[in-house]
Amino acid sequence: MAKQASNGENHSVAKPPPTPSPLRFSKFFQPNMRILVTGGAGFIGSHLVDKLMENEKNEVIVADNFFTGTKENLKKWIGHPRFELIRHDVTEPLLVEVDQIYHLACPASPIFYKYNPVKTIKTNVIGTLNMLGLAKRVGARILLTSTSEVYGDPLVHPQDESYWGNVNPIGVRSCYDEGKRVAETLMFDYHRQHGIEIRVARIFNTYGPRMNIDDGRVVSNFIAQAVRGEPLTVQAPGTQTRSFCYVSDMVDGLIRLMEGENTGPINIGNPGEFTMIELAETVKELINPDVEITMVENTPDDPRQRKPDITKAKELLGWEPKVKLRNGLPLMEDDFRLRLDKPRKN
Ligand SMILES: NC(=O)c1ccc[n+]([C@@H]2O[C@H](COP(=O)([O-])OP(=O)(O)OC[C@H]3O[C@@H](n4cnc5c(N)ncnc54)[C@H](O)[C@@H]3O)[C@@H](O)[C@H]2O)c1
Ligand SMILES: O=c1ccn([C@@H]2O[C@H](COP(=O)(O)OP(=O)(O)O[C@H]3OC[C@@H](O)[C@H](O)[C@H]3O)[C@@H](O)[C@H]2O)c(=O)[nH]1
Repeated sequence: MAKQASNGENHSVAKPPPTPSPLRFSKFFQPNMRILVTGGAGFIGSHLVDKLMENEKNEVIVADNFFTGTKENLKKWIGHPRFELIRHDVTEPLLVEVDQIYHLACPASPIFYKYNPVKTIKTNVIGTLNMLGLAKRVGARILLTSTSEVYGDPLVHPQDESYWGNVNPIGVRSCYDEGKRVAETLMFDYHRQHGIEIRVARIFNTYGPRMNIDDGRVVSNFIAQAVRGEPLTVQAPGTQTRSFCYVSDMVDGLIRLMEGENTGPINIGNPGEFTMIELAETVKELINPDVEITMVENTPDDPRQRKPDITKAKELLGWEPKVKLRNGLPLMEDDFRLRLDKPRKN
């Protein structure tokens, strides 16, 4: 039976964790770790799959509805004997025998999560309920990729995990940020009521190769614009800040959280903080000094500042990011140039 995890606070657990499915002890049992990654065809998910597949003891199952993810992101694993890809929407129940669940399925870019807000909230609430139900049935440990957006437009800076946030419950971003807040609540209720082994990561802005080129998020927008020679669109006022984490650091943090003994919530992000004007100037300097920077209208409820306090991740997971923004941006540029068929001019 798995050890009980803690989040450093005093949460009493009513029941011990459920025992794994009897199938785990059947004559067909293989000593491998079977891992489900929901949203595994997306940006972070596909990098996580790459890392998990490096371990020959892991079998990986991806469940994805391909709303924002693609098979292309997983093409090197399709047909591999330790890998399976299922077209599945997490708002429907899923019956598979697994030991761990990384639950990432959810559109992450504001333009995609606002496109069909009712579907976004269903994905967060019903999707997380379904995955918790699966975890309960098979006794799997489950990790939720929550978000810095649970802090809303934060009144505390930098944000640590004890901050409860400043979220507009009826705004255009609420389908996502309130959806993730409910998903976190469900995780802790299943933990307290049913003894499910949970892990909750609060991810801050993450960037890297394989982001959708027209994803709408700021780093992918600026890099695509710089590579195409188009103006970099800073949304007003441009003094709003974000902290950008390179995807390999993020994957390392998620795996440490899953393998460790702490439930979270734990912030995983890079504390380097930049205004959007500073980010545009850095992209211009590194990628295309000829492009202009223009100011465009912003969208409602855009958080004014965001920077993770990662003390907990350092102390409890021994994790901190390694890749600085100036080193990560060129790696992403290489990938975008390849996909946009715009090689570097020498
Ligand atoms: N990238 C970030 O900066 C960031 C920050 C905070 C939190 N997160 C969280 O990390 C996770 C992954 O984000 P990402 O940046 O890789 O986004 P992404 O959009 O690239 O990946 C999300 C994946 O989930 C799939 N998906 C969406 N709805 C689904 C559904 N109903 N059923 C099955 N699959 C579904 C998509 O097709 C896609 O493959 C998300 O949960 C997101 O909320 C990301
Ligand atoms: O072209 C652009 C796009 C965006 N921006 C600005 O850049 C900042 C960051 O915007 P993004 O769309 O990249 O991302 P956000 O920080 O708003 O949300 C992000 O962080 C938390 C995650 O959970 C979300 O999944 C992720 O999208 C915002 O202030 C936005 O106004 C620009 O200045 N120009």
